[in-house]
Amino acid sequence: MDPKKTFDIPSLGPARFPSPLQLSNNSGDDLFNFVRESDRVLVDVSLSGFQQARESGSRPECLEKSGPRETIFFDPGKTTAAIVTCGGLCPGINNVIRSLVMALHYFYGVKRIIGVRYGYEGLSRDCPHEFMELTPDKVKDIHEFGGTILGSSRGAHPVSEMVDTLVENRIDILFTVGGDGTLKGAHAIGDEIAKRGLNIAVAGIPKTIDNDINLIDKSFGFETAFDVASPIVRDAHNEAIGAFNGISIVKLMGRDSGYIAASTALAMPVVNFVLVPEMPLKLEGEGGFLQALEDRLQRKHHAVIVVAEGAGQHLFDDDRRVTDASGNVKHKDIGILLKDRIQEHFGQSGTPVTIKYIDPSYIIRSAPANANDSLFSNRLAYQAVHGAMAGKTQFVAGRVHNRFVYLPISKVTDRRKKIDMEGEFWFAVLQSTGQPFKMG
Ligand SMILES: Nc1ncnc2c1ncn2[C@@H]1O[C@H](COP(=O)(O)OP(=O)(O)OP(=O)(O)O)[C@@H](O)[C@H]1O
Ligand SMILES: O=P(O)(O)OC[C@H]1O[C@](O)(CO)[C@@H](O)[C@@H]1O
Ligand SMILES: [Mg+2]
Repeated sequence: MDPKKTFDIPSLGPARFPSPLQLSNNSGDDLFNFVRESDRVLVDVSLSGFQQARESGSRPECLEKSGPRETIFFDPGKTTAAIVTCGGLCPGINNVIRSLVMALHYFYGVKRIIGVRYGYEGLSRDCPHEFMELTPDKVKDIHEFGGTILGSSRGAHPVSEMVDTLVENRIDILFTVGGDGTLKGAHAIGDEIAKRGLNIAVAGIPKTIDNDINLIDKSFGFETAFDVASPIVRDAHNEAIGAFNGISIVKLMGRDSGYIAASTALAMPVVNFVLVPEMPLKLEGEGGFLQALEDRLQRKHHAVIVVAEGAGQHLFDDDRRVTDASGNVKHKDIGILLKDRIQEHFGQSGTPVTIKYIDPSYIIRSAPANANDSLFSNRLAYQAVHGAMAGKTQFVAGRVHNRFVYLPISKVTDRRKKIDMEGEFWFAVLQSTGQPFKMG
């Protein structure tokens, strides 16, 4: 099976053991039903998509519904699971760890659960960090804290070494909690496992405040990030209105996608300009951002600008590419550039302005999960456990069209999710800010 061509999830083999979960197969008995292997959710829920598939005689693209299976692949009493958290911090990682441990231990009776320290580095040969033994008692309070109790890291490690570590430590299931990089790593580990013919499942739980993972409705942690950013923007507005021609610029994380900036502006609708990586943007001249800002100041004498860190990178003269240990581009500070160019622009026309530049930086991602992200992280973790115990591999647990499903890792990592400039979400941002529909 070519995983690139289908949404079906690779499997280690036929299910062999009855699930220890006492669930049902009948409706009307007030008991949750096992999910059947044939249960599917449509990828495209539009009528036109469905009709197109029917006219072409093909089956519409479908996703596997997630949840507990009646028969499972792993014998729980003899199974060892490991959890690794990689990439940048994100609210909800500890909730995911806690729920993985609780579900493995209490639902399935998996008693050996290993915490891998500091990301994939913890699986590399000669790693100085010892595994952490994870038990319900050890994790029962960790949802109270931001960050990850396991630690995280960026940077590449040989895949064959990581698989050797799994084999040497008799690990049957590896849960990877991370963004696109982590998931690509999980896929590579899964390929090496398949090459060696091993019965080790690799599951992913998509984590990123940037919400840029393809196909899924949202990643956990994203909501908390703009929840934390919202009062910062509210206060930036106070700063802006506190001065005649006051301008507040708030820079928010978002490397390649502007969801955090755009969602914050919608949640705290005092924002007049949102600048995101997805939009064409010019500063100078007719129809440019500076002219729009000038118009705004003439009318209202204050302005709030929210800019995503990845926006306007083409505006820098210096085009040297700097990357982090994982190869991700480290963006230049668009907030500082805007501040300088705004100052210069109004200086030239002799218009006095007061500019406040606010960069909350890591603060928006190191907080503990808010209530909704806690709930979401827990549910994702449960789904991941059910899938892995059933012998599914190289999959992520995610939510699509508000349904929990399993998606092949290859499908969620083959491109980044970006704001659709022609979609309703961005139109809502434009309606909220009142900024020109185009500034580039
Ligand atoms: N193509 C790949 N193959 C194997 N491993 C990879 C690949 N891409 C990234 N990784 C590994 O995955 C880990 C995490 O990657 P990265 O630092 O990009 O964070 P991330 O998971 O994308 O999270 P974030 O959203 O914070 O960026 C790193 O150890 C990195 O080396
Ligand atoms: O400085 P670090 O830890 O490498 O991470 C920064 C990046 O991580 C993210 O928060 C994603 O996790 C991006 O928004 C940001 O560009
Ligand atoms: Mg990434």
